[in-house]
Amino acid sequence: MAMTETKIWRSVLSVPAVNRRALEKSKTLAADVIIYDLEDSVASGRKAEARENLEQLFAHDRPDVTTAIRINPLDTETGQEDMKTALACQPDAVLLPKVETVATVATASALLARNGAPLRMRLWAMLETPAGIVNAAAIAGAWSHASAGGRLEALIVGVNDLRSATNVAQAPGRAYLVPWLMQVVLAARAYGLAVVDGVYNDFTDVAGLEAECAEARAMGFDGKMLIHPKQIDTANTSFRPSDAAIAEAHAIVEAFAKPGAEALNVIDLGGRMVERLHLEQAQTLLETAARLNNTKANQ
Ligand SMILES: CC(C)(COP(=O)(O)OP(=O)(O)OC[C@H]1O[C@@H](n2cnc3c(N)ncnc32)[C@H](O)[C@@H]1OP(=O)(O)O)[C@@H](O)C(=O)NCCC(=O)NCCSC(=O)C[C@H](O)C(=O)O
Ligand SMILES: [Mg+2]
Repeated sequence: MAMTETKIWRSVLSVPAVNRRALEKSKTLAADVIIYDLEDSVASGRKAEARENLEQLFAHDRPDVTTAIRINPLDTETGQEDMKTALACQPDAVLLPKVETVATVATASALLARNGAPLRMRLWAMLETPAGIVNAAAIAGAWSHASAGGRLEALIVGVNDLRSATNVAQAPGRAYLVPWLMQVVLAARAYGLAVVDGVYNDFTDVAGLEAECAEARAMGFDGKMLIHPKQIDTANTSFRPSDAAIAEAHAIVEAFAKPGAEALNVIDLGGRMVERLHLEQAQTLLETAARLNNTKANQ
């Protein structure tokens, strides 16, 4: 299994690498992850300027949160130049856009290894085309295992590209997208990868974002990709364990700690069956809650 447990993924903010104000602001924000984007948010004539901005940023004022650089597709000259910048900056991950096959991840993984990138530098894959969704399980499976030289750590859904390629309309509840999103969640879980939901474009609509985060959380996503600082608090709150869930977890841990419970795999907790698997879930939830208290969002 890939090592995903040390990272927190609630709020994954994209920052256009060409926007100097946004780059400056990104150092002060409470997002769990910052993606510095060289791909779709940067006009083709400004890619070199954007790469230069990132090299300056990482050389002089490296952000103290989890970072990724989203490059252009590696089968383009721009993508190759972007990868050189990523190798120079050494973020925590390189985000590959529009991944459709295992070969794309294999090529990127080999390129990182050939250039001596440390194993802590991981690959994240955006699945945002019909072929990417259809091949999600193969992509997730083949390169998730670090000991096999694979560096794949996370899948991120690109809902804008996906809607555009399929003509699925944008609508609250995302009824027609959900089956595809769940395929990505399942593929990620099968191979121990983190999985992040796509962006919500209307950054002034707080209620809409709250609803979509709640939906994403219920679907099993670890967090949400964001486009604006205003969206960070909503995602951080939506994906952290609620007070009720923390209280419930404590109750389960205490119930299994009672004398005699060590010999039981199933107990009665106030009229509900609780199994040992729920104890493990409760312990994980309490550990996550404790770790979240130490994030930038809580300082
Ligand atoms: C969407 C925006 C173009 C809006 O920009 P703007 O109108 O300038 O926003 P504000 O005036 O409200 O900004 C207020 C301050 O916040 C800073 N800011 C804005 N956005 C960001 C950001 N993303 N990160 C850091 N800081 C940000 C502004 O600079 C202002 O700062 P200051 O003046 O100092 O107070 C803009 O938000 C934006 O460009 N967002 C990101 C776009 C992006 O990254 N797109 C790529 C990712 S989306 C994607 O990947 C889709 C996917 O591929 C798919 O297929 O679904
Ligand atoms: Mg996209």
